[in-house]
Amino acid sequence: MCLEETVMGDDTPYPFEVIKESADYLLSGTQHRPKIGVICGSGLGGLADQLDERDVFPYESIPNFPVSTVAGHAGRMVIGLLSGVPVMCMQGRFHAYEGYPLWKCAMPVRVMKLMGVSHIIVTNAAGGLNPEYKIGDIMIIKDHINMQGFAGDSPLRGRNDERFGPRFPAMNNAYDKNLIAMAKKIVADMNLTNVVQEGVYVMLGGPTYETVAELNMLRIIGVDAVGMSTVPEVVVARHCGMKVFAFSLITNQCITQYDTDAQANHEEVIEVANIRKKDLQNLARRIIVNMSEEYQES
Ligand SMILES: O=P(O)(O)O[C@@H]1C[C@H](O)[C@@H](CO)O1
Ligand SMILES: Nc1nc2[nH]cnc2c(=O)[nH]1
Repeated sequence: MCLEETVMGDDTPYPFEVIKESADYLLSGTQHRPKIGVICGSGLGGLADQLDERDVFPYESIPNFPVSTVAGHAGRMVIGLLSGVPVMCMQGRFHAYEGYPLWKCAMPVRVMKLMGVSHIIVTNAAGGLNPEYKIGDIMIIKDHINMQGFAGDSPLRGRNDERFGPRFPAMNNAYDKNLIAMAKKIVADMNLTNVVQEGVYVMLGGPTYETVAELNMLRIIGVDAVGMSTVPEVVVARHCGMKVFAFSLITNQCITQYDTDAQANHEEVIEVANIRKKDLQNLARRIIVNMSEEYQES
């Protein structure tokens, strides 16, 4: 399928059988049977390179898969072991601003589900809107505001297939409280408490960064960090019953004043992600090990 055909996807989410074809392809190419999936945000894909005994699938090679078009998103599914725990890692995700409908941005989550994934970690790079946040902070996401949902769009728009989940899924407690509590203990143990926050994420469509007026409005409605992803993936993961843990790396401070020439830019986003990547990888590794203990118990 050529890039243009893939990017200009239609309005109908892929049916179960199409998702299953992608899942079966990946399962036939690896011995691993991960129950944990990770979606790596901008510049945060290094975790996938840490996997042992890894099988690597460029997105172009996976039937029905979209392709990544953004710097800092390698565009590969990597399946392997992290500290002995089977994991599948998306090294690069899909964004609405690339031309993908929301359902296609989140389609890999359904592929993970059909492969047996029950727990998902979703990460992103985001602008810090809470004035107490510093560049390089890690924000555990406790909730989101689904702006696209307000406007009538959703990755679940269209006919519902009960094999994935119910027509009307609840979204309170989307971010698993036990996983958040577990992560906070790990953060304390790693002496990272002073750089870890807990807050509310909003996804805007991008690719523009925000105006001052937009940011001031978002702050009033309770937003702590602003990004261009994550929400569709979380909605689809919760729809199909996965447990979700998510965090943002604060790569820039949102500009909420008119008297500055500073501007948000993607180079800074990638640079900050690079500086913080070791801490983030260690944190993710420890969360994954603890998660695996949880699903073994449940
Ligand atoms: O994929 P994520 O959400 O981490 O990437 C963020 C949002 C845009 O894609 C990009 C803007 O710099 O970073
Ligand atoms: N929308 C948005 N996305 C980001 N990703 C990284 N930083 C930002 C930001 O300031 N705004």
